[in-house]
Order: sequence, then C-alpha cells, then structure tokens
Amino acid sequence: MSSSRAELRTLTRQRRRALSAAEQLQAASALAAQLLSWPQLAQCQQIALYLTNDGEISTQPLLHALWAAGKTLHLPVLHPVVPGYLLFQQFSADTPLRLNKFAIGEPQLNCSQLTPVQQLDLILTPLVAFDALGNRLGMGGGFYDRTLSQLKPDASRPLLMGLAHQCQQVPQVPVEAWDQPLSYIATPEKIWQFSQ
Ligand SMILES: Nc1nc2c(c(=O)[nH]1)N(C=O)[C@@H](CNc1ccc(C(=O)N[C@@H](CCC(=O)O)C(=O)O)cc1)CN2
Ligand SMILES: Nc1ncnc2c1ncn2[C@@H]1O[C@H](COP(=O)(O)OP(=O)(O)OP(=O)(O)O)[C@@H](O)[C@H]1O
Repeated sequence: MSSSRAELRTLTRQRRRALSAAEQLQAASALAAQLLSWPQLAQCQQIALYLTNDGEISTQPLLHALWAAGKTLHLPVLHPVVPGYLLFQQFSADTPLRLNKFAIGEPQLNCSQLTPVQQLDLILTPLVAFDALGNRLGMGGGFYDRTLSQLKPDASRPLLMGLAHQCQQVPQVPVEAWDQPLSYIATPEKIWQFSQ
C-alpha cells in the first residue's frame, strides 16, 4: 500500500509541476473565483490557507481576494517543539515571513498571534492527490493529519477544504486509518462536496 501512495505522489507531483506558468496563473485566479462564489464562505471568518510550494495551485490571488473580503487569514507554522504538528498563526500583509526547512514561506513565530485549530472556521489544505470520494494524499509528512486529529468530532469543527489542480485527481487514493477526510475539494473548475 505504501509503495502505491509513493507512486501516486511522484506521478501527481510531476503532473502539477508540468503546468506552464500561464496555466498556473489561470488556474489560480479561477480557484479564487470559485471560492468567492461559494455560498458557505459568508459563514467563514477565520480562514487558514498556506503559501504555495512545488507546483501547487497558487494561493496568491485567493489570499488577496479573501483579505479584500474582510476575512482573517492564518498560515501553518511547523511546530518548533513537537515534530510533525502544525501551529496556525494569523498573518496580514506586514507579517514577517521566513522559509521553513522545506523552503516554504511561513510567518516568523509570534505566540501572541497563534490561533487554536478548533477556532478556525475553514482550513484550506494543500494536497498532492485526491479522489472523487474526498480522500486526500499529502506530501507524506502527516502534518495536516496529525494536527487535524486534535479536533473533537462535534459540530464546531472547522470546515476542511483541499485545494488542487484538476490534474491531481486520481481514480483512488489508498486510505490509511489516520487520514482525515475532506468535506470539500476546490479546483479551478468546481467545488466538490463530500458527505461526512
Ligand atoms: N505549501 C505547503 N505548505 C505546507 C505543506 C504542503 O504540503 N504544502 N505541508 C503539508 O503537510 C506541510 C509541510 N510538509 C511537507 C512535507 C514534505 C515536503 C518536501 O518537499 N519534501 C521533499 C524533500 C524534503 C526536504 O527537502 O527536506 C520531497 O519530498 O521532495 C514539503 C512539505 C506544512 N506546509
Ligand atoms: N494522527 C496521527 N498521529 C500520529 N501519526 C500520524 C497521524 N497521522 C499521520 N501520522 C503519520 O504520518 C505519516 C505520514 O502520513 P501520510 O502519508 O498520510 O501524510 P500526508 O497526509 O501525505 O501528509 P501531510 O498531511 O503532511 O500533507 C505516517 O507515517 C503516519 O503514521
């Protein structure tokens, strides 16, 4: 099972890296438009997203559109003490950023700006591959799975939405017991909703 997860990662990472700069730009603005016309966005004020890496669909147009819509944004920070976990830190245009050990931009840690994960309304997650059931395959660090496993299974959970290029869809993601299923996946073409 783990080799096929590894194969799917290699394949879909290659596919998204093969998109041209023009295709990437077009996809990123179409993704922002999908989110802005999503009815449930009105109920989401505290929103986590991420800064783009490795062919991922760019979150830049979305990020600016969400700020313009008055949303409060948060970014993941690799936990400095507990390996494998993410913290979420509020950020605005003047928040100092640094590169983490994966060369992904993240806010310089400022404990007064951290937000407990259960206080977020919507978490937009990166992903490497997804399937039509909402299963998510990530980069393989287990960061989102570990961090989201801290949420209690009650009504106040943040909505979980993966962001992806259409070329990241695969017939079936092999599911592991720890995988956190997504309620939504947004691509430039549409927003999929899964019943969980
Ligand atoms: N944009 C973005 N931010 C994110 C994630 C993500 O998938 N995308 N993560 C989602 O969990 C976490 C970071 N997880 C990551 C896990 C592995 C690699 C990675 O590039 N691994 C390299 C080799 C490792 C290295 O350079 O040391 C590789 O596999 O090629 C990157 C991020 C938190 N932030
Ligand atoms: N809740 C958890 N507690 C402890 N370990 C976990 C948990 N969730 C995942 N892991 C571990 O993390 C490792 C990587 O998991 P997986 O391959 O599913 O990551 P991923 O979803 O691809 O990555 P990411 O979530 O960082 O994008 C696995 O070895 C798994 O055992």
